[in-house]
Amino acid sequence: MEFTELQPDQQQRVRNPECGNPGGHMPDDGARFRIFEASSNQVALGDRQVDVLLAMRQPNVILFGNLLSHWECDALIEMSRPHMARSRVVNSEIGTFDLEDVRTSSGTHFRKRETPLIAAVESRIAQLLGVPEERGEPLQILNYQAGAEYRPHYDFFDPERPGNREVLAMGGQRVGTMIMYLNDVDAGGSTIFPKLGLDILPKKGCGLFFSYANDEGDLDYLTLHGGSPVLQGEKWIASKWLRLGEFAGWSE
Ligand SMILES: O=C(O)CCC(=O)C(=O)O
Ligand SMILES: [Fe+2]
Repeated sequence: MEFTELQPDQQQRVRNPECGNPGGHMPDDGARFRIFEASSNQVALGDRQVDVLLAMRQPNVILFGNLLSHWECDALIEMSRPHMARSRVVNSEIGTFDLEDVRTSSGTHFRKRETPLIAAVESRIAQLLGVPEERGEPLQILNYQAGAEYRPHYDFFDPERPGNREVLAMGGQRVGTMIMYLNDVDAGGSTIFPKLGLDILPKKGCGLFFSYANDEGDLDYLTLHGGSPVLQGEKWIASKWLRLGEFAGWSE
């Protein structure tokens, strides 16, 4: 559901079209931009201890360990298998969802709280990041076969592009991504941040979170990222995108 690389001179301020105040500062939203502040190497949640393995401040990139149990990863894969379809990207000019070579995975998504497992994962992410579940898009499951990839892109939507109007109207701008690795990949398939020189190797049960707004509320173009081609084996991930406001969009 994402796409389009913006040029640096098109840099945008994160703003919620529903809140008005276009182009201005949104002091009230300041606290919402910095999503995760790491202060120790573990976070105690109700049902588990999540490890904090890596923390980058700007842009905010955090690698969590033990976010999902292995049985949860396996179950998410099994319940997705019958529903997988080739992934699409938003055409930012006209708003259609198109098949593109830049994204050759297949995927499916689940309605919010569709099953007890989905609900548990959603509430765990909300608790960990301190972002209410209402701001999450439905959980998406993606599969990359050998050779498949998602070329570098931004997960946020360029508000100036007409085709993004509709996706932005549903909950406002995206502000963060949580990618959960559901299996170990034999070779390749790293999540790469070309502008940071950072590669995250998929590790079953780990979660990679990054948010795209800097402390001033501007979209951070260093968050360019992609899924590098799987070289051997296959790759399964679950992803959860967070919006600035409440998301009541597709599949609700
Ligand atoms: O496959 C990956 O590691 C990255 C996926 C991604 O960027 C996305 O789904 O938006
Ligand atoms: Fe992405």
